[in-house]
Amino acid sequence: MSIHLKVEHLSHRYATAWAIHDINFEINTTGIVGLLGSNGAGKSTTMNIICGVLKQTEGDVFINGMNLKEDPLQVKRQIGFLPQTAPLHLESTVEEYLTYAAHLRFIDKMKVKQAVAEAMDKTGVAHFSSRLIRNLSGGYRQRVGIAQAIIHKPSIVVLDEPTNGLDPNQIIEARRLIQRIGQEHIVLLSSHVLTEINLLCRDVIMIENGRIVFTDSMDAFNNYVQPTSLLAVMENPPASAELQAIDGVSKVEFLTAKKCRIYFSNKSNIAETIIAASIARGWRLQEINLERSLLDDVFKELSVQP
Ligand SMILES: Nc1ncnc2c1ncn2[C@@H]1O[C@H](COP(=O)(O)OP(=O)(O)OP(=O)(O)O)[C@@H](O)[C@H]1O
Repeated sequence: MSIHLKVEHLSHRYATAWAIHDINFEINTTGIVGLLGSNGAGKSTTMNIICGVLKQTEGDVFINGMNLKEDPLQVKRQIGFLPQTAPLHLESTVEEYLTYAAHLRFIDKMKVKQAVAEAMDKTGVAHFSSRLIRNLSGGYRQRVGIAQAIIHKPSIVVLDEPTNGLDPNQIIEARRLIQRIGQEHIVLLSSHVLTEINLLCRDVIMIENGRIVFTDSMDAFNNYVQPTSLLAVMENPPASAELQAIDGVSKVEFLTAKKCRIYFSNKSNIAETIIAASIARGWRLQEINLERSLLDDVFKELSVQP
């Protein structure tokens, strides 16, 4: 089965203000693609349009070659959506709610039971099938939200900030589940957290002020945000001039008497060099950590790219 999402010249205006401008991208294999952007960047607007929940002002969305504008019912059968607030019925049991979701997705009546069982199985909620959704933890509610998004076996699953509001253990579980879903579907996942996208996604589309500012593999993105500074804690630190004299070091800032930030340029083995110098010169290095650019800095830098 072909699997393909294409977004072409997508723009949207709420009342008088444009939320997104000329968004273009294409995904044609299963796997997880991250939509990364700060709050208000335009992620939800883009996702809502792709899922047919919001009608765009301009541009087109094609799914498996079909235009969402021209054939909305058929196209929506190929999409599963978990919006930022999961559309759950708290007073239904998991099974009742998923049965309702299966009917909404026009699943053949004869196949509803099986589809519900499969979705519960895949998302690990089968043992809670007769529990009221109200009585589930946040992590399990989110799994039910994901179950309704995959119940009709769509080609594309869109997850808007799916780990937001979960506790650290629930986040780990949710990530595992999303990784499994990404093996069978195109998953488009939004987040404003770089680590989240980094851990889960093969490719990244970065959006800022409603425009795409970067789109490539996660590896290419990581190369772009190579560390340029490190933090070092030394029991017996040298004078800043001595550190600054090391080849590749461009600036040194002492934050406390024993802790300093060392800036460097294009020197991949700088940590090794500093460790060796510490041993040779008795600086008694206790800690050394590379610092990646802050997401805000990356946004700023990418936003001024041509
Ligand atoms: N219904 C609306 N009416 C007017 N403006 C809106 C509406 N929804 C979003 N906006 C504006 O559109 C812009 C993009 O919002 P959007 O919700 O798409 O961003 P986002 O990246 O998903 O942010 P967040 O992570 O905070 O949800 C923002 O400036 C927002 O204030």
